[in-house]
Amino acid sequence: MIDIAIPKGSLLNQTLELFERAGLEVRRTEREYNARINDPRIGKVKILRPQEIPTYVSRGYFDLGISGTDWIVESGADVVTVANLNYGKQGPGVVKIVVAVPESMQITSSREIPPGSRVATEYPNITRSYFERLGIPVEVQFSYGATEAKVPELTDVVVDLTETGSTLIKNGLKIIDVILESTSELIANQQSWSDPSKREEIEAVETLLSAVIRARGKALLKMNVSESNIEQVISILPSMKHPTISKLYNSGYYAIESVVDKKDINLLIPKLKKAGASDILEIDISKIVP
Ligand SMILES: Nc1ncnc2c1ncn2[C@@H]1O[C@H](COP(=O)(O)OP(=O)(O)OP(=O)(O)O)[C@@H](O)[C@H]1O
Ligand SMILES: O=P(O)(O)OC[C@H]1O[C@H](OP(=O)(O)OP(=O)(O)O)[C@H](O)[C@@H]1O
Ligand SMILES: [Mg+2]
Repeated sequence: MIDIAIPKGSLLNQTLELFERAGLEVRRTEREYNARINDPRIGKVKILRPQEIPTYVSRGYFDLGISGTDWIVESGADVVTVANLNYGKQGPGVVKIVVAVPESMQITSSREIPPGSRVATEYPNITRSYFERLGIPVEVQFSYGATEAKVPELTDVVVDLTETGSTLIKNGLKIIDVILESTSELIANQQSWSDPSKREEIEAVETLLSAVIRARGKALLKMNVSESNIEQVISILPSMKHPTISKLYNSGYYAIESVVDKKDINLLIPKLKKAGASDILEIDISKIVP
């Protein structure tokens, strides 16, 4: 059985939704950090801060965990990335760790940051090695948060995370460099990954979670088409590989099915109808396993 650490905070809601869709519902009451997943392959489930998860996974307290790339890099933990889950607080996508300075400051790149500047950040290790690489000696100040509030009085430069960019803009800051792109990752303990029976369980969980991620934003379209219209319908139908076509019993009609992006569906359906498709069905997909 494998033990799993789930991230509290920004990633919690998206993570709980992902596990639920994967058929691995995390069961717990409000404020309960020791949870359960009803699956024979899964043992202990704990909800912890994502800052600490990579280290706990690397030390073997958990076989599997979810955390952001930022905390995996910042902690320096030696773990195996089993899959990129590609979600942040707001949903799909990546966040960035950026270098930002006041809008009014006359510089456009990090190379122009004056030596001795104060740099506030939640990521002291990432920040130190970044400025070492640049060869600029700076004073790195650890920040517990609300980092953008600290310029210009309490600090000169910030290294912080941005998703929509609104916190930077509202606090009069501009980005002068991107240090790291970060997303949620499924990480495993090195020894667990090398152990064949644990690895099988880890890969089973990974298959289910990745299948949900892959199906995100997709739907299955099914329709019937007469033989004379089939080429035209297929020509406007995007599909994963090739659309599936089967012959309807005792008629000159074919059934076609294809996986398509949900964002295109409202434009696609009228076009398919115009091209001769009928009985069009849009069906939700919960998992895609390649
Ligand atoms: N919009 C976002 N804001 C903050 N963190 C995000 C965002 N999107 C994704 N993340 C990721 O979530 C993790 C941060 O989780 P954390 O628990 O610190 O959340 P938090 O909202 O910053 O918590 P707190 O409110 O205590 O600062 C990081 O790995 C970070 O990359
Ligand atoms: O680009 P945006 O969409 O505006 O998101 C980025 C902000 O979100 C996080 O703050 P959080 O809510 O975690 O507060 P904190 O600074 O106190 O950690 C992060 O530290 C940024 O301040
Ligand atoms: Mg935060």
